Amino acid sequence: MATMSMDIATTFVGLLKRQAIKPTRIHATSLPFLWRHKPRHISSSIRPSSSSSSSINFKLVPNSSFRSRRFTSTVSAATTTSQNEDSNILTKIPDDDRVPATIITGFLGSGKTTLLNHILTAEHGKRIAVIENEFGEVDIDGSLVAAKTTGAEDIVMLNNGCLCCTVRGDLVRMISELVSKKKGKFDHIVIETTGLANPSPIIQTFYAEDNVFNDVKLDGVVTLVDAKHAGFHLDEVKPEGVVNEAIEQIAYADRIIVNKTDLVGEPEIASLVQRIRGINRMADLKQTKYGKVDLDYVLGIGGFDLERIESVVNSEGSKEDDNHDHHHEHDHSHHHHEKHEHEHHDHDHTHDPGVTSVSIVCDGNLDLEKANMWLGTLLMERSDDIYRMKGILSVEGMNERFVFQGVHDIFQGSPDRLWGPDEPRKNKIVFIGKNLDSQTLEKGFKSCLL
Ligand SMILES: Nc1nc2c(ncn2[C@@H]2O[C@H](COP(=O)(O)OP(=O)(O)OP(=O)(O)O)[C@@H](O)[C@H]2O)c(=O)[nH]1
Repeated sequence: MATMSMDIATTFVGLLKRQAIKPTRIHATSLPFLWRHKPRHISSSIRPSSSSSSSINFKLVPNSSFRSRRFTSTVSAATTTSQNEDSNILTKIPDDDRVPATIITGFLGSGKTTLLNHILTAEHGKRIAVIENEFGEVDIDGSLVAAKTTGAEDIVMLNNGCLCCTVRGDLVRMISELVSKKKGKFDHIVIETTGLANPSPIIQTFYAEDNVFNDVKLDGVVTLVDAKHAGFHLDEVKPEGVVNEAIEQIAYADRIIVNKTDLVGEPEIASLVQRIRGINRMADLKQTKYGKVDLDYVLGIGGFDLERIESVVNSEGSKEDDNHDHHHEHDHSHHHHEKHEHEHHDHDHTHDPGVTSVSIVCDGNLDLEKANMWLGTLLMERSDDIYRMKGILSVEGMNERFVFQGVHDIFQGSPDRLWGPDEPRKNKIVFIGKNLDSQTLEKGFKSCLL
């Protein structure tokens, strides 16, 4: 354990000193090399094939394609000691010219194709390539989309399986082909999953595959929720080890669209929204009919961008507004998770065992090594259960905020802007995952504070 801890601590410290942490996968099968800096020339060669995601052990992306924030002027205590070449490359955020890709998911019949048609027929000036995943040989949705389409540059169908399992390799191939043959001819890729897809492996494809990662950046996950039928699917109890796709689709979302609100009354919608919030408090949520949302709600989300972490973790707290029942509970603004716990006791524990959001907000500076060890160990032990996380940390000795985001064992973090002179140095972390115990998480986190 001592050796393991040292590994985590040294490597995280090392990377903090380098001012940038590459998207990294945690070593899944042996003791952790979390955030360990690998020599660049081998970083991209440690690579699983698309069809063997379960054997992925470690992943570093080639340095050339890493986008992170770096700074020009003030170098923090943590960075001044850095001896490597990155310490003085302090410039603006490099332009990210990769094509953004949006995943549209949602349970069967929730309105994915309807939203897609709305996107394709609306005026937005974007040229969109569509990847449509249908079960079975006949691409019904494809013809529906194609018939109405004016805005799509290209529609490709994946008909012989589900994106999240059997045709994941096809997705990689398709994206690579789109990019290699038609680069410059489209501005955005929209991927519509089947209604039974688990978004996780699709999200991971964007990080695990160099072919994809180098040219395409995951912009966000948009989840449609059928206002009338979602409750039923969320309630469905699956056999041990089988995921409830309806819950997973909500859990991974950056944007949630509660659709078909014309079919139910206000109370049903309110209770569904409350239910959704119990699963995912990070995502924005809108109610619609026939998927009619502003396009900037679904395109250009930046759901995985470190630069946008702040808006998510900040608005996470204000989403209490969605849920009037909880205003009276207490005003522990520093302990949002406690509030969530109350909510979860009310409903999640009966209906959605496991998948919940937990947020921790607290003042104070973190001891870097302790924080590193805590987060590293947590991810190593629980990465299967931690679906998504985002956070802003205040690290002792660092003048910048440290921002990070993660999806399971993919972790990406970097120092961000400087803390303002009068700005309280507040730590904020949001987790979405399975069987998260907010008290344990909070206790662990707080033990890292100085
Ligand atoms: N009443 C009502 N019907 C809707 C709404 N949105 C979509 N529909 C209808 O619901 C049906 C299913 O919509 P789709 O967009 O095909 O749903 P989907 O999620 O793509 O369906 P699958 O691909 O089968 O998973 C269609 O007949 C739509 O016209 C809505 O807001 N209200």
